[in-house]
Amino acid sequence: MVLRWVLGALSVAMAEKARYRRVERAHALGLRGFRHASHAMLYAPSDEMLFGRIPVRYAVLMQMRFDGTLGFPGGFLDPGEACLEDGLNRELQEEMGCNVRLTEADYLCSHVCQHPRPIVNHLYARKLTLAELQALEVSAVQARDHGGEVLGMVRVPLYTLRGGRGGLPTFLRNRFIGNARDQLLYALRKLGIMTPGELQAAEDASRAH
Ligand SMILES: O=c1[nH]cnc2c1ncn2[C@@H]1O[C@H](COP(=O)(O)OP(=O)(O)O)[C@@H](O)[C@H]1O
Repeated sequence: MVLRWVLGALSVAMAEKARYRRVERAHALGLRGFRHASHAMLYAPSDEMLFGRIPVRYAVLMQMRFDGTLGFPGGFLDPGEACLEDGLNRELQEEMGCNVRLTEADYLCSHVCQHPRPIVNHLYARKLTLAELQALEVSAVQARDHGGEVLGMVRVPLYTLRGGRGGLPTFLRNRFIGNARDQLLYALRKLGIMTPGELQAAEDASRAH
């Protein structure tokens, strides 16, 4: 009985883990029968100090969605749109009033998911100045989707507090849409914003709560 429960729990955990697979962009674009969604991590170096002593390091933007989960701004490519970036830039305008145009040069990674629906999630990232990012935080509250599909922009805390549990580890315990949590960790590592060791420590602390 106990063994069956453990095996059941293990297979659920593995199925959850196996849901998203990273693929090359060219492979992802050749997939038939998949819907494509593009999202963007907008970020800026920051020399701000929390409480005058904890370095903020970077302002990294995510959003609180209508469904109570956290994700990046972006969305599905519409049928008439010629390329991923067209769909992404339209969504950034609707969700944040963002006039920054992302291009293929900002592309970071793609993840495929077969179940429950075949979709490919593409992630882009653009480094801004802190002033540009703050201007977007302001324009976001005037954007078409504010108060509807988007409840507000949030910054990701990259530091840890209170014996290593507060800050990023606590943030990682939120509910994230799709593979947004993995995208966040991937982007922070790939862009050199945090070291693999720092990220591992944050993940371990987030699990140890
Ligand atoms: O930040 C994200 N990272 C990864 N996937 C996401 C993120 N936000 C939404 N998704 C997924 O992308 C797809 C498009 O959802 P979204 O709500 O962004 O687009 P829409 O506004 O075009 O409906 C859905 O499958 C959703 O689960």
